[in-house]
Amino acid sequence: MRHTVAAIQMISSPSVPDNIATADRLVRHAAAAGALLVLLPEYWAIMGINDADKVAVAEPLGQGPIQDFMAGLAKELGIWLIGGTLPLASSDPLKVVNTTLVYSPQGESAGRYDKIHLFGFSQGNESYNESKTIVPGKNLGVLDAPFGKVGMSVCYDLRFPELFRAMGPVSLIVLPAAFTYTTGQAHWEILLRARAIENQCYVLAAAQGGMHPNGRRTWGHSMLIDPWGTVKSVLAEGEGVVTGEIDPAFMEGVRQSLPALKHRTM
Ligand SMILES: NC(=O)CCC(=O)C(=O)O
Repeated sequence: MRHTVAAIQMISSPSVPDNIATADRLVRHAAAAGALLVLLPEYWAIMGINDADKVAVAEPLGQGPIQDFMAGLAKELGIWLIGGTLPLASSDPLKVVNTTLVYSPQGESAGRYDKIHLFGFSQGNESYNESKTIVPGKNLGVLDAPFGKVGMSVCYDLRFPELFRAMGPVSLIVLPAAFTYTTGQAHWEILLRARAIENQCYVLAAAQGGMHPNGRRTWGHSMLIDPWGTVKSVLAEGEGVVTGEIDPAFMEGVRQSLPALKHRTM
C-alpha cells in the first residue's frame, strides 16, 4: 500500500511563537494533501540571531510549548509528526541537545534521535561550530511506521554513510536539515541521492531554505527521493511543502532486481 509523506521547508527566525505559527500552517497544508507522515526541518523552532539563543528556549524532555504544540497537532491531524529538531535542555547549562522527537497519530511520544555529528565549517566569512552550543547524541534512531522502518538522521549526519548502514534495512530515511547555501549547492542533492541508492530506500529531506534574520542563507531543496535515486519532488527555495508517495512494492522491485544489500560483505 502506498502512503503519502511530506517535508516542510521553512526559513526559521529567532521567534519561537512565529515559527510555531508557520509550522502549524504548513503541517496542516501537508495533512490536507493526504500526508500520513510529516517531517519538519532542523532548527524549525528557532534559528537565533546568535547560536547560543537556543539555549534560552531549550525545553526539558516532555514539557514546554514546542513539544505541546507538536503532540497536539499530531493528534488533531492524526499524523506521524517528526519534529525536525528542537533544542532540549542538556546537563551542560551552556549547551542543548539538537533533538528530533516523533509523535504518533495519537499524539504520543514515539521516538527520539539526538544529532550525532556536529557541523563545523569555516571558509571566508562563513564559520560554523555547532559543538560550542550542542551536546552530541550517541544512539541510533529507528522507528516503526505503517510502511516499514524509518531511520532518523539530522543534516551533517548525511556526510557519514556508516550511520545509515548501522540502522539496518529501512524503508525510509528522514533527514531534517539546515544545509548552508555554499555547501548545499555543491553537495546536498548528490549526498541525498547516494544515501537512497546505496540503502535502496526512500529519503525524505526537510530543509531550511532562504535568508534568515541572522544573515545565514540556507540551501533549501527539500525533497523526496525514491530507492532508485530519482528525485520525485523538490522545493528549491522559500517556505512550503514537498509531498510524495512511499511505494513499498517499488522498493521491493529495486531490491530484487539489484540485490546490492544482499551482496554486502562487511
Ligand atoms: N546544520 C548542519 O548540520 C549543516 C550541515 C551542512 O551545511 C553541511 O554542509 O554538511
